[in-house]
Amino acid sequence: MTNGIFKIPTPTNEPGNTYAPGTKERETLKAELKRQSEIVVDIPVIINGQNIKTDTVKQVVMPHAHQHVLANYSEAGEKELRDAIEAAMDAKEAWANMPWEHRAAIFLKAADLISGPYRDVMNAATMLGQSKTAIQAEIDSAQELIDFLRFGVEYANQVYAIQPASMKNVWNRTDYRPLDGFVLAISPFNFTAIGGNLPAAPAMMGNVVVWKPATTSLLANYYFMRILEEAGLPKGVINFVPSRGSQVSEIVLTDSRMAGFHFTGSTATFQTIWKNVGENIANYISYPRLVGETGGKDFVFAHESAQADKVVASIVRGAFEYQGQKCSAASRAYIPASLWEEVKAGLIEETAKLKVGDVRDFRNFMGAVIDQASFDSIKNYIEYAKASEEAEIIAGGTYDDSVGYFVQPTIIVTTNPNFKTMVEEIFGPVLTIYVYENDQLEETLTAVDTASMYALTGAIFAQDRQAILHLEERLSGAAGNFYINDKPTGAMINQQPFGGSRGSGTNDKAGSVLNMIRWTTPRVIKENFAPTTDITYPFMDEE
Ligand SMILES: NC(=O)c1ccc[n+]([C@@H]2O[C@H](COP(=O)([O-])OP(=O)(O)OC[C@H]3O[C@@H](n4cnc5c(N)ncnc54)[C@H](O)[C@@H]3O)[C@@H](O)[C@H]2O)c1
Ligand SMILES: N[C@@H](CCC=O)C(=O)O
Repeated sequence: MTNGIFKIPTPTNEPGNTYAPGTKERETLKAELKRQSEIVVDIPVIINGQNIKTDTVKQVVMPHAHQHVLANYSEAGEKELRDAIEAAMDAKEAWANMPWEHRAAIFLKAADLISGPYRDVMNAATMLGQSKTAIQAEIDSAQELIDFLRFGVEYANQVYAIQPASMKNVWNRTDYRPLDGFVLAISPFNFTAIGGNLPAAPAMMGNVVVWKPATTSLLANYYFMRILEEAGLPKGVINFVPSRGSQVSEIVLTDSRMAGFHFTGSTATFQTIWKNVGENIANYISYPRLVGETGGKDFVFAHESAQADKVVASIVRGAFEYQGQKCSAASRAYIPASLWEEVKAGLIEETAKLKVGDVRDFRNFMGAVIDQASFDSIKNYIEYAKASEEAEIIAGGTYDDSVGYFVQPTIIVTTNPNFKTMVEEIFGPVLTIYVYENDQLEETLTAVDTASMYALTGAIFAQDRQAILHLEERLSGAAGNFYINDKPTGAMINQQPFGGSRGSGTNDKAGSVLNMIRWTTPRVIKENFAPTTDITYPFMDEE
């Protein structure tokens, strides 16, 4: 046993590599891309530290070359899902009782492993498996994942430090116990970092986890699981179960010991799960904590005082980086008529320069969308706009899935502020613009606020300070992450804690102290150093 009040190493945001021509990092990343392109990885189910192969084997492919198989994975079935719950529950006591500094050390070591020897592995797997360019992988599977781990430890430490006051002869303490059961983490395809944080954050707080990753991001998620093992994560603390969502819902979600659910993904999936939990509420040992960050219909609003070139650059990067597959991606924009000709010309010119293709070719700005279902859904939105009298396509509008799931960056202009593509999340490289008359500011702000069910991110552009003040107030409910003269993507841990409200989630701000606090059920302990012997009160001594 060691004694001390240990100081967590002060975290700072992980610096990013540029991968510019001639850099060492470009050379080593390219070598790792080549290596991973020449092998087929076998991904097992991992329960209690054991690698398990099942009879159902499926493939992970490159979205930008969908005939290229990157990995074969074993899919967990009912038996494995039940075994994963038992393994988690068996590991629970030892993990909860492990001194905090030892739990913390595991995640800090994992961060250092990703920052150093496994950076290329994680980035290459994210590029090949999720079709991210080098820079988009770097900000995700290196920088953000490392930040989630290092700052997560810091935030957990901050939670533990919140302690009650004590008076004479009494010492009050808060014991931050893990939840009464296990946590189920279900992660999306689009951020390797989110996949890592969903199981890691509850585990830092002493919880045991069953983790169901998205099957389209499995390669990078699997390497992360291996890194946690190398960093010393005890067996059974996080159990890795690639599986079908519906089966996880049926078996793991409804288990009486499911005490917390950590989710990122679509609003529809989260609503289905919430309903499922509600229907089972009497069966649980505790009230499960439900934390879900979900979809968005993120806006860019330009005021007449905005600078057109800055609006153009932010829209193009905000809408088309990672093929528009960020929950924060700009997918609707409102431009005043007085700026429209300049903004339109800029958007057409800049969008035409964006190259779409295989992410191993570093000249490409965009890769492919994630899979056939996504490609088909995006294609349908584009065709809907083509067929509508309320819309015109001014850039892109083409697609091709013969080699990879490629969709050209597409800009739709509509005359209807409630046009389908102004309202629904598309999750692809499709932006819709509504041009408003300068004297219709208030009506247009109402449309921004009410057009969609979401409230995730939004950006306003203006030079006039009174206008900034007004827009910030008028749109106060429209976004959980609000940007002034900046694109609506690219939130950083410790700088812009991330999450939205309304249909966009529970807004527990991933990568913040607010999120960590959801993974504990505190016990308050009062110790009396001078217990009383009195039973009656002094006022009773006389009538
Ligand atoms: N708000 C945020 O922070 C944030 C961040 C990233 C992604 N997202 C959102 O995620 C979505 C894109 O990710 P996706 O396509 O992976 O989302 P998705 O909802 O299709 O899938 C997310 C996860 O849920 C699983 N799943 C699907 N149906 C299920 C069910 N019935 N029961 C249990 N699990 C089920 C999937 O297999 C996957 O692991 C977008 O809507 C995007 O806006 C939000
Ligand atoms: N946090 C990321 C988005 C995560 C969702 O996909 C951003 O701010 O761009």
